[in-house]
Amino acid sequence: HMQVHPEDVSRVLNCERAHDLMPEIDLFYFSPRKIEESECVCYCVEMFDDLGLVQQWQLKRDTLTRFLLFVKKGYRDAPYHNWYHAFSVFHFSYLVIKNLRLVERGFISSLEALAFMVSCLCHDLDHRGTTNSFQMQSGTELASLYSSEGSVMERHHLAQALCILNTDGCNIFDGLTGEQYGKCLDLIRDLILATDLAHHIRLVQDQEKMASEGFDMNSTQHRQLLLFLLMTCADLSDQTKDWKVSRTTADLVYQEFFSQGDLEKAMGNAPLEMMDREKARIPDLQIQFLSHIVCPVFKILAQLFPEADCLLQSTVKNRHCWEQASAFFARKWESGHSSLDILR
Ligand SMILES: COc1ccc(Cl)c(-c2nnc3c(C)nc4ccc(C(=O)NCC(C)C)cc4n23)c1
Ligand SMILES: [Mg+2]
Ligand SMILES: [Zn+2]
Repeated sequence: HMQVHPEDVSRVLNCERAHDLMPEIDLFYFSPRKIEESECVCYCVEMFDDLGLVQQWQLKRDTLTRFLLFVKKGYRDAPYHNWYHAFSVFHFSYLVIKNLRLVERGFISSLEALAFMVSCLCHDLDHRGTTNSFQMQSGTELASLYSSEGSVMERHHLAQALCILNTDGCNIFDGLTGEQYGKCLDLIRDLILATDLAHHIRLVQDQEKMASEGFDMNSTQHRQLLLFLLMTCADLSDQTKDWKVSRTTADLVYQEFFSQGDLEKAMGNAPLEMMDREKARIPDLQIQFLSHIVCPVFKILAQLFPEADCLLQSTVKNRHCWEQASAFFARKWESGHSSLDILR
């Protein structure tokens, strides 16, 4: 099983004493993919500390560091669904809590903020770069474990997170009361399961209704819908950065999709067009994904929090860039190039 050695923990503890957060790390346009991989864990500790959560929940730095190192090791080196994706989703949770002042304005509690950030870190643990439908169609062991409940991968990510929390010296919540601990794990369960896009698609109309009616601080349903919205926003946050980040992320996502498509063809199953490297038209697929999934989500966020309008604007700008690229690609396709090598 995964190993984290004592010298790994002490190296991070020492580096963090040298660290305070780098300038601009708390701005919406900052891309966490700029941070050195070896420094990510230090920055995670500093971000928890910067939001007052280390103090508030008596998080022990060595326990938090060991937990973070296990989480980092718990990700595989898939093109997209790797540690850097988890770290960037976590960084976005830090950005919204800090910039939208979610706790002090009463939109979420401090415990919900803690659970939100930990869920972001753990939400794709041990991802293999393949989708839920691939698990079911190819009858993987994860499908045999979880397919009756649905959200196969998300249930596995949750199981991996709980396994790390139960590893010696990794339970960051051992300063919480029994009741707080139970509430926190319930939140982490709901939040990780909410990252299944199919789950989001079922809820998005309720979230749009909540945004148009106006958020009701006393509505349990509104508070839960907001947390789920924030998870989806965090999972898609690369699309709120500049064009280079947005396009590079699309490239990585399609590397995973096309590898899955190759596997499906080898197994005699016809892949979805977006997974077939011979058929997929990436700009058109990205225009659809941004139009139907990404922009609507950040439109809801911007309706609830006008300070988040810049995030919506970035997703709209990135969609426009794909529209420009689409025209360019169309000319290239006539001359028979496949999608990816034009992206290079
Ligand atoms: C929020 O949860 C997830 C889960 C998995 C993934 Cl890969 C993503 C994700 N993150 N970045 C991207 C980009 C740049 N393009 C994507 C294009 C299509 C799809 C997709 O799943 N389409 C089918 C569905 C709409 C029925 C996901 C894409 N995606 C987000
Ligand atoms: Mg996921
Ligand atoms: Zn994810």
